[in-house]
Amino acid sequence: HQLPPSPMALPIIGHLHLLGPLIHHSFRDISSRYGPLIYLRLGSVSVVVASTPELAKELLKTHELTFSSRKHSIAIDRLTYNSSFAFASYGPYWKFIKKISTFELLGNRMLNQFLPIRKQELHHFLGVFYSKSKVGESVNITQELIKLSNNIISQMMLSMRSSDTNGESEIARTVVREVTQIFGEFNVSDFIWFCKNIDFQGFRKRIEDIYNKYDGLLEKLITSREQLRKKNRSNEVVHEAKDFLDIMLDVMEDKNAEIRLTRNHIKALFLDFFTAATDTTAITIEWALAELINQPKVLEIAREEINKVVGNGRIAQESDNPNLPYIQAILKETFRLHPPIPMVARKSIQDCKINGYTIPANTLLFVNMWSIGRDPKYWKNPSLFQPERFLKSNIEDDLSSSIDIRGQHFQFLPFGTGRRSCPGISLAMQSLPTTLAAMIQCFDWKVVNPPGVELNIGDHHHVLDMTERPGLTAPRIHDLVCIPVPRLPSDVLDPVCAN
Ligand code: HEM
Repeated sequence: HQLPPSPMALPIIGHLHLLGPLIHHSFRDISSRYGPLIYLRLGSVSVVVASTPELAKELLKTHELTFSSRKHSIAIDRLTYNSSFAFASYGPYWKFIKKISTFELLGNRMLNQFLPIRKQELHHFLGVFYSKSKVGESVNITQELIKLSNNIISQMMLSMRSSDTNGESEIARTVVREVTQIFGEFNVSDFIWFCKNIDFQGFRKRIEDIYNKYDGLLEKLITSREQLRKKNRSNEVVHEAKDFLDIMLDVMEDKNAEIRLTRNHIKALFLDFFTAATDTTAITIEWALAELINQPKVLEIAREEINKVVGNGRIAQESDNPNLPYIQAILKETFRLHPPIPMVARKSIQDCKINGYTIPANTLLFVNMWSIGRDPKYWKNPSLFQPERFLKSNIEDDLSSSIDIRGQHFQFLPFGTGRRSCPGISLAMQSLPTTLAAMIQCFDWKVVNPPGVELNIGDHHHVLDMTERPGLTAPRIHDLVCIPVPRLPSDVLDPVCAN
């Protein structure tokens, strides 16, 4: 068995010492010395890293079924009741939930049903900025974006807003943050087999605390919904507009369902969807806005497009999306340089031969989309933020202009590819262009230093730091704090933001 090239490993820890806090950066650096397919041993865990579109295609398409599973960890198993969908191996349970996600939970009917809610949440979000703008106060955009995406997904799942002022909503938001954080942290016990039962870093205690908070909250929500359903049934009330919880409870109560769902499955699914949906969408808008603040010329072109398509008399809405190609291109360019999930992460279920090398079963695979997105072999001027490269009218770079977002072009996989690709792509691509368009249509953004952070001054304006923060996803290191300055007349903003 010839493994792919590999640096020298140390006893016990293998290559762990080569990893810095931003793992996709470390993988790029190692790959630049050892080639596009490398093998690493992280403690006792085998890992391969691929860093070209050709390898991405070979591994994720040609050998799709081999790499159809995902990594597990002590935190993931406990916090997802060992019943996760996003971390499940490819099998009957995963297929069953995939079907429900595609056709019901995140299907067209559900997306249309929740369109008015997304609109209302967006207007509420703009309202926060509008009221701050009236008194010239700054807003932490990072936190507001997380509230927005959290509210949208909470409404779809539980018909509740997570940022209403009662205690439960705050717990829900804190738990999501804690879960995403702990999933992305490095737990020695997951990598060094003989440390499996030792808890050096106090991980287990933290996991149990999060578990108890989360489990208590969900138990309460599920029980009260079950009681409401019982009451409605006995009063023969038909409830048409179902949310995720109703759909999942229907499946749980269906004795003929292909798979008998349990309460734990439902709780695990909530965690999967909350954590997968919240950070990713919020991070995308923040990077896009940060790039636009750094590049006023791009911002100006975007505003010209909005002005032409939407005008000044109303706020951008989802039905405008198809007519906003430049906004769509800005989002693609944001995904190229700042993919919220920087690496497609899978696990092999059997041995497999790639380019003459053997990749053993149970190896973790990371396809480094972040480094492919910045590789001059695949992109002209890769370090520049140039949305034009994705415009259909761009004849100079006809390769990039035809690249779509749905996993067919292996140099650009922000939502992954194939069966395990992101089921939330339609929801994300409905709400992201409108949110970004409305933010830059309604306001100018005057950057303010977050406490302890120095801002650089570029060509007459602030230049934001584009460093990343370590974790499962790749957000900006510092929160984005700005004073919003209204751009639309008050007779347009007043009624919209009054809700
Ligand atoms: C900008 C927004 C988003 C980005 C960039 C993103 C990206 C991704 C990526 C890269 C994957 C792994 C794909 C693969 O292995 O091939 C994934 C999986 C997943 N995403 Fe998203 N996502 C986003 C939004 C959402 C939303 C809004 C939801 C749900 C409402 C969601 C739910 C999921 C789930 C459940 C999985 C696991 C699927 C499986 O394992 O089969 N995502 N996402």
